[in-house]
Amino acid sequence: MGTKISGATAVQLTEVSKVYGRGAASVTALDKVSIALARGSFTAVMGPSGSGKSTFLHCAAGLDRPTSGTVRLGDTDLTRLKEAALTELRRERIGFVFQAYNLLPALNVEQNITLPLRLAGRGADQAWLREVVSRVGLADRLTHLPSELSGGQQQRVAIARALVTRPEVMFADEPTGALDTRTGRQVLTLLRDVVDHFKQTVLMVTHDPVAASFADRVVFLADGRFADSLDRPNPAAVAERMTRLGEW
Ligand SMILES: Nc1ncnc2c1ncn2[C@@H]1O[C@H](COP(=O)(O)OP(=O)(O)OP(=O)(O)O)[C@@H](O)[C@H]1O
Repeated sequence: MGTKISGATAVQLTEVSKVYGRGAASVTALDKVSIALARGSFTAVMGPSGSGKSTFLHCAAGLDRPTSGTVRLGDTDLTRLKEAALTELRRERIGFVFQAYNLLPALNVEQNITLPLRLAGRGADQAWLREVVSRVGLADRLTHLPSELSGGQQQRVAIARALVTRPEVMFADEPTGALDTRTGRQVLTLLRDVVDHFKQTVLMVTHDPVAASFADRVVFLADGRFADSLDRPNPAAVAERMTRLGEW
């Protein structure tokens, strides 16, 4: 397997497997998955329930360790890092957006957005902060608390918080799962905009063919394996591939 990574690749997984448990009760959640995420690309991961999407995202983002295989972020092999270095890498080089926003309720919008910088002991680059805040459409909400915002606005705060450190890759786990259709589309339009405008690399796990159609490429997992991929997806083509993969 070629393990050389070019400067055009943000993240490279090589033969990544994850086995939970031991012996007869063991579950192979990922089975030798290899994939490269090009810098500035937007990739969606789909697959039937239990196909390994969450496990894939957790291994790719350094939240979980593969049983075998390697995960590279730029030139760094995550699987060789000790826990403290991995924690620092996640904080400084990766952005996360979850279904449940995960904002701190006692902090206002600006404080939530700049939290990763404070945790890293870094000051805010004011020009970048202003650009991020204006791109996500929150310039007039900076002093509000999360409880004073709609779900869509809270997810915009989470996206701004993920962008503020200028991460090499942003991982989004069902980012529209808690939103109504219209608000969900606005959040997806924002993610697309972040890729196009900032050249941000994004990987998103989703169950929704319409959400996946905002990506440049959809990769399909089935039984922990890379089953298929689709470039320049549209919702109908994504739904058709999912139906071919079985129940979803
Ligand atoms: N901590 C764990 N211990 C044991 N088995 C696990 C664990 N986490 C996941 N699994 C198993 O690994 C397989 C893949 O799970 P995973 O959550 O990655 O799938 P998924 O595609 O994200 O599913 P869903 O769409 O339902 O969220 C499943 O069979 C699941 O039961």
